[in-house]
Amino acid sequence: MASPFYNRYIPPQAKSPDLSDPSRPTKKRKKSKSAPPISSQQTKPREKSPEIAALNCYNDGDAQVGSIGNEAVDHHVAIRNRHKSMLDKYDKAAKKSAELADERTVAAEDDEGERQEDAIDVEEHGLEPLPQPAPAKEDRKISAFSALPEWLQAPKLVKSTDTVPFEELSLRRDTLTALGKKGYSAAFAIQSAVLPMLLPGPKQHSGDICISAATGSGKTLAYTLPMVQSLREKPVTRLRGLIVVPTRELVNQVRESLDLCSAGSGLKIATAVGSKPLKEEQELLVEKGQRYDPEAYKAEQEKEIDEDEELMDWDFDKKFGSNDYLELFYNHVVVYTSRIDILICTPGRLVEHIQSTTGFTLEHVQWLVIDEADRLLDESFQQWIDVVLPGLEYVRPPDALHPSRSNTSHLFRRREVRKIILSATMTRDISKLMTLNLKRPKFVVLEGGSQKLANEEEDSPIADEGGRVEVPSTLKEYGVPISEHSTQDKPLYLIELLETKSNPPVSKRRRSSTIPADKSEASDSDTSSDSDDGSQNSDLLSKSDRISNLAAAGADPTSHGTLVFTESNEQAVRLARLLALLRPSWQIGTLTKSTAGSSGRKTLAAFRKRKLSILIASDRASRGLDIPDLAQVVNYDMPKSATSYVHRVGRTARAGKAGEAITLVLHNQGKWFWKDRSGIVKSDVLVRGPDKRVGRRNLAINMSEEERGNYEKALQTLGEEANG
Ligand SMILES: Nc1ncnc2c1ncn2[C@@H]1O[C@H](COP(=O)(O)OP(=O)(O)OP(=O)(O)O)[C@@H](O)[C@H]1O
Repeated sequence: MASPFYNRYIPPQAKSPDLSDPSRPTKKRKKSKSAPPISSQQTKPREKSPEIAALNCYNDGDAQVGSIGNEAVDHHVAIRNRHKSMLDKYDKAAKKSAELADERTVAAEDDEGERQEDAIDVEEHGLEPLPQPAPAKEDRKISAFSALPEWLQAPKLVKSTDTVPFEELSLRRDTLTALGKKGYSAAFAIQSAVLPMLLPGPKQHSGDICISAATGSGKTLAYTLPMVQSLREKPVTRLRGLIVVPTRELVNQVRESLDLCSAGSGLKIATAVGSKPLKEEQELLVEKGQRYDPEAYKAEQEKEIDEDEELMDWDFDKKFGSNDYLELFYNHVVVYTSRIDILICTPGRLVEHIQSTTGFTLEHVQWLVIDEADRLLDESFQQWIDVVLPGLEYVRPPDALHPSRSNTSHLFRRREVRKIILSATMTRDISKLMTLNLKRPKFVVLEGGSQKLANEEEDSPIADEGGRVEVPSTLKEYGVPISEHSTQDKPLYLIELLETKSNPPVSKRRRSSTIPADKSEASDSDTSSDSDDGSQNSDLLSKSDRISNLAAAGADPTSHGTLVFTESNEQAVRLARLLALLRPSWQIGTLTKSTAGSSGRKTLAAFRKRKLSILIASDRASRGLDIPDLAQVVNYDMPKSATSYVHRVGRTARAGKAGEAITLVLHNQGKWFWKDRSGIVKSDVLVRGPDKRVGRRNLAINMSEEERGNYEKALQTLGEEANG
């Protein structure tokens, strides 16, 4: 039988695509017309080697065997036997090779088929990455990964342009008249959004409200107006409105707003800040009287008092002022009634009254306002909440009003108080907000001109979780770099600024003894300098340039005064003294912790009335203070955070008016101020309008020998005074 080996052609091995071949066109996958498909290549007969030819000759010669002699046949058989094993092996190898070639051909055909399909609609590309579709935009409003509850994640957003006339806000006619007299015709955006939520009507929200709105956006009226309108109808005087703010100055300011809204209402409003002796304040808050009540009197007499324990716990002088029991008529008991409807206070003083003023109770409180809430929820402040909140959660039965009958706590009934929580830098720290035990809370956020972050890059998680902070859109911001070699001249930079600003608070005539005017002011240039401290970038302008720059800055002729912030009370006092030594004619005031109280109030009033042109203050003045038409804020010392910066600079550019904020930037603060995401210019949390930038204002201090001598003498005097 003929061996298949002899009868078949072994096809030449089709060259399969070598995947490891770097020359293989990996990207250029378009079908090449010149290269025929591998499957269609002709398989040519393999050339027979001489050896195979010889073997075939044996095979082919089967038919001839008979004609050849036996000897010859034997010879052939011998040869064939001798080569049989070798031929078998060859046969097997050829068979395997043929199978392999078949497989490769099939694979090559499949591959080519795919290539042809691809070639139909695939464009030719180089080695550059293929363009990818833009990633789908994430809806940042509600994130499945955020730990925030939904009410914080999806706030009610208020556009700064959405304002309505007060007439449309269901306010009483006399309130409208009072607002009109003050020159307020339309409600600001945050007021337009919040008032309907707090006043009776279809949009009223029956829960608590957290408000985040820029400095100077009018948050105070947003709660004083509805609170007054709601409480004025009540016939009996009881403490029903409680407003807590962090500083005495703010207490007085809120008082002014309440006085405006409550004119003619008969509501009694008081403040508690610790500026008066406690006893005096107690008498203002609570009235002591007696009531005929034989039953209660008898119970009182029979009540067993563990005197030792009571005496240890009670401070009679503080608690009662005088001995109540001796003054009592027969069959009468002591009763305390509130003298006020609304109390505005600092948290420390509030706690003192809760703990020490007999008859002072929060049980009738219906409105609790916490202004500058992020500050008041800070760890350093927070303990007051633990004292205040329990007093707001329950109503005591009438008997429990008397201190000796406080064992009726099991009769207490749960009640609801409307809570309004506000700040320009409202926290979204849920652990802090939870301490307030909010009910059905709603988060209202005032959007500014832009919701873009200052760094104009992707939204950051910090901003999402911590809340963004709007810089007033009418504010112009600048940084003044102070080089390493000029650090000791920092007070002179301040003087230079004050004397050259657009609406100088002080006469420039005095400058003849200090700095040549031509070299003092420089451009309001962009933040483009590479130098962190700007010391390499003193591109001084000519005098005419300076004047045109200042005119372009749009100085508001009605604005007035400069508020200078220092890092501490001591620094404020020292700086004020140094300025007084160097510029004795300037009208300078200080507002620090030590000047709080009546002297601080007088200083602030004088500044507001323009009797002072410069107010030097510590950070206690950074929150909430409203100085209408303040022209300028100067951060003499760098604020500690972007939040602190926002509150400081927010003392100007309020209520839509123009304002300017200038920060002195020492060389070692430059990186943080200009470049860090935790800093000011590229901040992760500050939001500025689309074309708002922090300008770089370069100043140069050029002093004569005499001026330098005066400066050093003033520093020496300051040092001597400090050392006593
Ligand atoms: N509807 C209004 N029309 C005109 N002026 C208003 C109106 N509402 C408030 N103002 C004025 O705007 C200024 C800023 O208001 P307010 O002090 O309430 O701001 P704020 O949002 O509490 O600021 P901050 O966060 O700094 O405490 C005040 O001088 C206030 O009298």
